[in-house]
Amino acid sequence: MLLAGKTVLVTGASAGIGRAVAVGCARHGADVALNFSRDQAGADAAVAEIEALGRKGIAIQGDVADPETAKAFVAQATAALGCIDVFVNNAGICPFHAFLDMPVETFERTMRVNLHGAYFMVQAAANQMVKQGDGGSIIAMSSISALVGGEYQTHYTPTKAGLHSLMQSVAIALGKHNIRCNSLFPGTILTDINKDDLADVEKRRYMESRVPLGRLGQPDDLVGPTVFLASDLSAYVTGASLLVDGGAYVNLQ
Ligand SMILES: NC(=O)C1=CN([C@@H]2O[C@H](COP(=O)(O)OP(=O)(O)OC[C@H]3O[C@@H](n4cnc5c(N)ncnc54)[C@H](O)[C@@H]3O)[C@@H](O)[C@H]2O)C=CC1
Ligand SMILES: C[C@H](O)[C@@H]1OC(=O)[C@H](O)[C@@H]1O
Repeated sequence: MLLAGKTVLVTGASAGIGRAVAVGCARHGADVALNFSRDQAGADAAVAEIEALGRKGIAIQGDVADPETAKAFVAQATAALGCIDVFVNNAGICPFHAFLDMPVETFERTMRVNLHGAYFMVQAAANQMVKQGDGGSIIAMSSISALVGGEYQTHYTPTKAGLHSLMQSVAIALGKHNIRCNSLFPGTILTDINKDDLADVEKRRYMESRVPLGRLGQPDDLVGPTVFLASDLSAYVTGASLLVDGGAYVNLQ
């Protein structure tokens, strides 16, 4: 039980990677607070899975693009579970669109959810951890897209690079408080975010063929790396990033 006695907060946790990570942390002994935006049924189902594991779970609604959501999530989660040991910034969107006619609203919404939302969430979580005085771990679900581009992701990849950069800077700002800050870089993981994009069979086969381990990722593939960064096993790891991509990034030819 690597996370026994720890409290973990996860944003965007009603589905996909966030939900897998929330339940996975409970499986390793943590109590978990989930932020979700609209999918109450998904959030309730995740809480039920956490409770079935004998842990405490709570789902709190809020749009991360609204800076007020961050303070409210942290305050409500702390009131319900007592403290925050680990904060996972996971919520994100990727509405695929071409560059030359990118709608202003699509660009701005992607920035607000993925990057601005992350900034205020991480700030709120860090303030609570500093107040508690017992350190902590902050994990950002960045992406392989922090390192490489995408024709239909010109609004998205800068948010993932920005998130990685944010973790590097806050690792410095928060080191004196023993709060560690790291990024995970998932490759292509099969979730709702890319369901439409990968419905193109040719594209899906191509993406699979790029992965040395021979398959696209599943949300559960992010559980082990998250638990590692959340746990005391990574006590001397901060400002770091970990690719979780089946080897896709290094596969030039
Ligand atoms: N699936 C993939 O291939 C990869 C995903 N990622 C990142 O992983 C994170 C999770 O994505 P997936 O699980 O794949 O997709 P997903 O679409 O299944 O999950 C995204 C979650 O974020 C939530 N969310 C979206 N907007 C929100 C908002 N304004 N406020 C609160 N919650 C909001 C959604 O409700 C959903 O629960 C995202 O940050 C994504 O960029 C990174 C690399 C690869
Ligand atoms: C949504 C995409 O399939 C996914 O998102 C990422 O961050 C990865 O780079 C993939 O492109």
